[in-house]
Amino acid sequence: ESAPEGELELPNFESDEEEIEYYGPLDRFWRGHSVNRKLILGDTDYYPIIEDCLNGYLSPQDWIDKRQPQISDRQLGERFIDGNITGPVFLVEIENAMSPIHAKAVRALKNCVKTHISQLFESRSMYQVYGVAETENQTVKDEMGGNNPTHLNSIIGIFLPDVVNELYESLDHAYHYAGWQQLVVNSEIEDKFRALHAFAPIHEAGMRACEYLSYEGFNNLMEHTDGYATSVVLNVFLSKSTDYEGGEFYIKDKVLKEYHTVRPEQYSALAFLGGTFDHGVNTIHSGTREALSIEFWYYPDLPFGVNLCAAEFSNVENHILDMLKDYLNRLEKDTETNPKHQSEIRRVLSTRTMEALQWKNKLHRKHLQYLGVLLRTEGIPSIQHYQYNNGLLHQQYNKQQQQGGVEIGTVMSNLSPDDSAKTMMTNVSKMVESLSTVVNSLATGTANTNETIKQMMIQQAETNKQMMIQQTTTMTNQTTTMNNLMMLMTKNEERRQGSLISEIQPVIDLQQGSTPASTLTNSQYSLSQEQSTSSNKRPKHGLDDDETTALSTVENGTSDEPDEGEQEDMIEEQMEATTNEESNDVTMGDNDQTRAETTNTANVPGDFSQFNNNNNNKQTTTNTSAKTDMNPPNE
Ligand SMILES: O=C(O)CCC(=O)C(=O)O
Ligand SMILES: [Fe+2]
Repeated sequence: ESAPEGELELPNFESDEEEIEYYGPLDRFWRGHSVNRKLILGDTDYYPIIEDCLNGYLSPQDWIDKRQPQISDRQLGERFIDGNITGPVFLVEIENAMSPIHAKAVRALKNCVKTHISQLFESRSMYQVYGVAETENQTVKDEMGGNNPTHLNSIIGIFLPDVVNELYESLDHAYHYAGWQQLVVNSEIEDKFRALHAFAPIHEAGMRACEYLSYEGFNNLMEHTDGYATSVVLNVFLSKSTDYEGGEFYIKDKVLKEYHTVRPEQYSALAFLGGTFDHGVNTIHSGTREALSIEFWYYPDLPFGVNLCAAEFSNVENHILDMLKDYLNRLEKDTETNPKHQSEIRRVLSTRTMEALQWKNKLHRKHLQYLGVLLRTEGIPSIQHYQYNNGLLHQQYNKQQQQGGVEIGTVMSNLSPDDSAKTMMTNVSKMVESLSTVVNSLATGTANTNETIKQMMIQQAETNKQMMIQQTTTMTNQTTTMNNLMMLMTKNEERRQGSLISEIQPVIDLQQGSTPASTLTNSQYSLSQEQSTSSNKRPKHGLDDDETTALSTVENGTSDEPDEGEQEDMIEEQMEATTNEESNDVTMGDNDQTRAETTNTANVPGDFSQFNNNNNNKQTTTNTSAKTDMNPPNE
């Protein structure tokens, strides 16, 4: 039997297994493009254009090679810890994070997008991003630098799903090497009650941006953060380190205010907390420096045609809302052909929309995600035709076209982060308003639910708080014990050997799981790696064999139309399937481990030595403040 009209099906916070809720595939807002092989923006379907173009760059053998599992020799490289031991790991290096054939495919895709969807190519001056006056002198502008992104978000998943899967594998290694599961656990309360800063668990880490970066026209990138919504950035270095001079990546320790620099080899990736740690690129003295930079956030992948300046939660929520309205409009017209389908969908939509409304800013993200899941599971037929062409990038592009074409110096974002926060709030209230309208026209009354939800939330907040306090205390105790233990061990060892242990070789072979005797860290890493691989249930990108069929069935919805009861079951099953649990493999034992790693790797040497003392370039000595006064207003 179906739930009574208007009944709420809330996430069950009482149950332990409900700790992490799963809302559906990360590509749910754009998967329709893959299924239907259509990529419409404005009046053009770019799908066949990009497909043809790619075939000009990639041979049939390349396509075959691309599908094979590629990487067998990932290695762990650098690892930086905030305050040396106090804070989280804020950067790790994964060597051989991308296979050469995938790098080739990515470069081909960039060329095709840049040529055929030129509005997705930007030249991004930092002085414009940060709203510095045009009249400011050229030296200041030059010192702020910039880079040129080609926006590949969603397109990369549509045409190169194998590459995306490989990227997530590398990201998974990074999470475990860095111990970022702990950040996921720590942000659990935020996650439930204030989602913007919540740290994404890997299976919920969608792509907020996927940019192919080059530096023509610029010689550096000033110190900046990538925005509060970003959990982790993964930068894959596609140029050989000998292709350019200078151009070190730098990132600043928050506690010690020290700069760390890295200069990775080709195909290596840096995974770092780019949303909150200042970073940038030192002066590139000559040559070509290219990288694929992906920002992950606690949200699904950004849909096609949306650039980074539109990558706000509220914009994606608006996107969902627009789809919802569009869908409802079509339902209005569909009454005669498909009345049963319509009434069922109306029922589910109205309850979900009601939830989204009632939880408002507190849980709106998750509940709008419900809507997103729903739209996906219902197989929104229009999603592949959805034209997201009112983003800032698109407006800019239109303006540029009127002025005679794309030029260097395109404004990346006209909004300062402060402004975008305001815009976001306005958008949220607008969204809530519009949702009200939708709900008013749909819902048939859910009287006392509001109060119940409120009580539940208050109760749950209190429980969570107590739990966290308890955990933190236990953790602190364990850390102290562990630290003492480590100190003792080190002292003993020093006494025994009569020398200081300072050299820790950070590189190990992941595949072999080989463990240099001196690194407790890495042996623990490979342990946690074994666990993680088995528990990583992130759905793969790319279509399953039966998926096209499944989707077209929903779309056609005629011959095999189930009766009303079956259909309800189906929908419930789908909702259940999409909210399927992932087991969180972080335990208190892992806390020990993270802390032990932290302590032990305090001695890992950084690549600090080889850089000159240029004003533009970050040194790695304590309290170096080569930083410009043009402090970005965010964070
Ligand atoms: O090119 C790099 O290594 C860093 C790029 C970056 O930080 C950015 O584009 O936000
Ligand atoms: Fe950045």
